[in-house]
Amino acid sequence: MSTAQQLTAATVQMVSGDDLSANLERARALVAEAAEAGAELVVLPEYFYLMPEDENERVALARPLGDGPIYHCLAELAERHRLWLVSGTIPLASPEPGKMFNASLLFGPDGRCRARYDKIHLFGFDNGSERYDESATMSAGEQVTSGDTPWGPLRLSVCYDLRFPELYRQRPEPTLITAPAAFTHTTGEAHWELLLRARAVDNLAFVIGAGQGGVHPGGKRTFGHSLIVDPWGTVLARHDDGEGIALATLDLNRQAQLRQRLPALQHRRLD
Ligand SMILES: NC(=O)CC(=O)C(=O)O
Repeated sequence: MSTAQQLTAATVQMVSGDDLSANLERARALVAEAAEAGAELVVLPEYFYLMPEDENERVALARPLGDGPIYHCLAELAERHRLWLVSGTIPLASPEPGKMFNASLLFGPDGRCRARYDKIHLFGFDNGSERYDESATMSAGEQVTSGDTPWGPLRLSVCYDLRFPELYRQRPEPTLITAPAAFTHTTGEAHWELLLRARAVDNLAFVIGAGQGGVHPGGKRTFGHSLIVDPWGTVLARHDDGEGIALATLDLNRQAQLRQRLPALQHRRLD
């Protein structure tokens, strides 16, 4: 595959609720808006399909890959708008009873699923008033995954993975990194932008973070601030609060130039 030199990318931010059909409808509208604005690659946020009070409701939606309304909605969107689509996340069936994989899928413009990544690092947090334990409803993935795109390798990752830089240093070196997320407001305020920009700089890669950004059923608050960051750590586009999209044109020639000027990836001594 020859490498295209320019890419218009969009990050989609949502404030998903507990109604699957309504969330899918909002995702359809926002992807259409991004496509109309010229996006060739669109990234949805983690859990775009459901942010319920009771997380077991997501497990009930888990299906084998290729099955179910969430998968079909995504495949249709990619094909209808002829664009590359990162699914945010989708619940996929796990052999562990009562659990699901929190998977991020890459669809090509023909609507075919090109890559599947199951979230490896499961979020845990307890500060006395807020408590999260994804391992109660999720099975951990085991495989680092990249998808081949016209712009080079795209490393799929999800939310909490951003805190584990080794995931991004695996080969092939990613040109693009995607991070659909539902960062808590508490941790996001302190770390979200810092983590996205750090992963961009240490991999000299473009990073697209797509967040949930608002208040959800049960009162959970997410941070939002969806960002597109260039390999120098510069924020190219952002959408701070509530639902919306942000677009940026990514210059792959500039990335190659930066990697040449600062060959840090070639200077690695520890694998
Ligand atoms: N919600 C997450 O998976 C991660 C998060 O909020 C954090 O790392 O902080």
